[in-house]
Amino acid sequence: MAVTFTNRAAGEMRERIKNNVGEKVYVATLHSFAAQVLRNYPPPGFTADFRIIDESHQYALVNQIKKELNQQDHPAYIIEKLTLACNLRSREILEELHLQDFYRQYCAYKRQNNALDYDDLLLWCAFVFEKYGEALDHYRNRFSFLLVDEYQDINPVQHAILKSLARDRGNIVAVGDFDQAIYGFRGADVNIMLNFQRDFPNCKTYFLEQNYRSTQEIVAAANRLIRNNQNRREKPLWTAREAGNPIMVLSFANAEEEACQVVDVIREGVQGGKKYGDFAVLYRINILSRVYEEVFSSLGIPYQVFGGPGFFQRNEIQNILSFYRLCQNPEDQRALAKAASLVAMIHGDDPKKAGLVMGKAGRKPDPVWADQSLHALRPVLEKLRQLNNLEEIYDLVLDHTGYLDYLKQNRSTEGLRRLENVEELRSTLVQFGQTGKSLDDFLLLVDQVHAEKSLDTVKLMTSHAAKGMEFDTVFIVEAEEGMFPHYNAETEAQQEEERRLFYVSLTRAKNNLFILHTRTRISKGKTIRVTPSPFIQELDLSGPGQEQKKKPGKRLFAHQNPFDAAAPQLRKDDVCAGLLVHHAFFGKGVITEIRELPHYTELTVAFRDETRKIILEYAPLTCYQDPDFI
Ligand SMILES: Nc1ncnc2c1ncn2[C@@H]1O[C@H](COP(=O)(O)OP(=O)(O)OP(=O)(O)O)[C@@H](O)[C@H]1O
Repeated sequence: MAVTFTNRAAGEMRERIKNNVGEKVYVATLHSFAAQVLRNYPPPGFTADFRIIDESHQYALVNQIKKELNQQDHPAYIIEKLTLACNLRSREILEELHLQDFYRQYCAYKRQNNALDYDDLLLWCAFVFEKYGEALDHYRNRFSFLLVDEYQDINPVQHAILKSLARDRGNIVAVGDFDQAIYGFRGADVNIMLNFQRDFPNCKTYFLEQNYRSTQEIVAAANRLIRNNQNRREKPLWTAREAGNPIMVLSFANAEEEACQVVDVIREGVQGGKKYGDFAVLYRINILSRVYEEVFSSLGIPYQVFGGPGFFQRNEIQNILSFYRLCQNPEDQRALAKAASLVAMIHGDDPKKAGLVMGKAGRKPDPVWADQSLHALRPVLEKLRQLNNLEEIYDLVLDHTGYLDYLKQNRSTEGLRRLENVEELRSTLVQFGQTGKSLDDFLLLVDQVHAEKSLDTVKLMTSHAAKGMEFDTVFIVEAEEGMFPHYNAETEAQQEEERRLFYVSLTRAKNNLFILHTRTRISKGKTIRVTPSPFIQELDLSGPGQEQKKKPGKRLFAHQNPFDAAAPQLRKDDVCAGLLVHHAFFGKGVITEIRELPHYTELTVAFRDETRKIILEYAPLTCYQDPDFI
């Protein structure tokens, strides 16, 4: 039996095994295997025809019990903690969080209804193997050998199942990389892999130290970084590949400037024959996709946000934007449905019902309901229409609806992500407001920022989502203290997990690696100064063998950024044909043409070496005063 943890991985493994050794291998996710075991050997109190509760059913059920027990926590948070307790097989977690009564009631419901959730499948499978000798013998006889992939990310309950199956005979092959264990926050334990020898004393360990993917520069830097972790075994990677391009670490005044440089590198690469799909932008947290989406969209770089919707498509953002749309057009029925659903949800009504009545799924809105909703929202809409300032609209909407407080109640990982997105929206509005743009301009921008359907796209994704992938060129962006490592990583173990995540990010690059960081960030509407990630220091790029980094190689790889954060950014009213300017990457130039596009100002600038089209709003452009220039 070959075991993986996702359906995608199971599918890939099935295909490879079929091509190499024929079809007589059972490939499954551990969940599907556990379900099969429990159909044959149902746990106490359940029959073989148990129902499996899916995520939405589980949410509804937890919500119902929460109300019955007057529990304050958000259902998503409760579910996350129940899962963690199951993964770790830890009752203490439930006690610490005062969830033991909740759990008891939840289990009673499941038993009465002969239903198991996904966590139960693993928990009960481990139980059955530990208590029912007959069941364990059956599966031990059925599968002579076990192969487990991504072993670094298994948790205690998965470990218990695999250990039961393989114990005594030790017929298990575990494949993994302890330096790439990145799911500790949800109960995975890197020590399970590190202690493999203790579980299976006769095992042999093979270190696959040759890296076939990356250049020497990248492999060496990754080795230097990961050596700073204590909880690991020494495993220096090497590669027979060429030295390769130096790793570039670049500093920028702000995220827009950083994104513009990324665009330049991509454009130059594509002109030189690379595909857009050869490039990936990796970031630590989801909100960082926003600037890249805006800049890529406006500058015509086809991209795809991998592993989730783009920033402006995220539900929590759409919820707030619906009020902006209603300010623009009070008759916008879709926006009204969205705004009304949001208010219903915050007040504990069923938002789905509200959405349906309002005409989702192609139905026409119910006129009575539409009237009632409009009536309820009218006071706030009227106030909103008197406001011109984008931030004030945001503040009023959040104040009036109580959305921020509502989001803060959900302390699950997903809840925190939503909150971060909503706060990032405020930063976006502050920035946008500074350019003197109107509400209409803002909504046009929002509608224009969308991923292309094109097949060849630059991939934008979190470092977690990049696990297992590889790209010709990788940009690790916004690599700053507090961002990477994440500010929530407090303990030594969490810091080490952050370092492993940075290691995963570095080792996605085959040929070119850019690590970019900014000197300022807008946080909660305020510009704050930030410092580079300490992991950059740990790469020790100034050490021996790194001198070539300073020598200009290919043009774009050689540019260091001289942009001074203190120099004022040029605005539309400041520019005129003939003005001398300074661009962070192209240096000195003179504006030869100005074109007003619907949402941007396009400048044609003659630099010393070439003439370029520049988008004023995004370009790191300042006024240049050197009289010797021409
Ligand atoms: N023996 C080999 N000879 C040549 N190329 C190889 C060999 N093994 C792997 N590669 C190539 O090296 C790259 C990485 O391989 P693979 O994805 O299997 O590694 P991995 O251990 O899963 O990496 P990671 O866990 O870091 O994602 C791929 O491009 C693959 O084609």
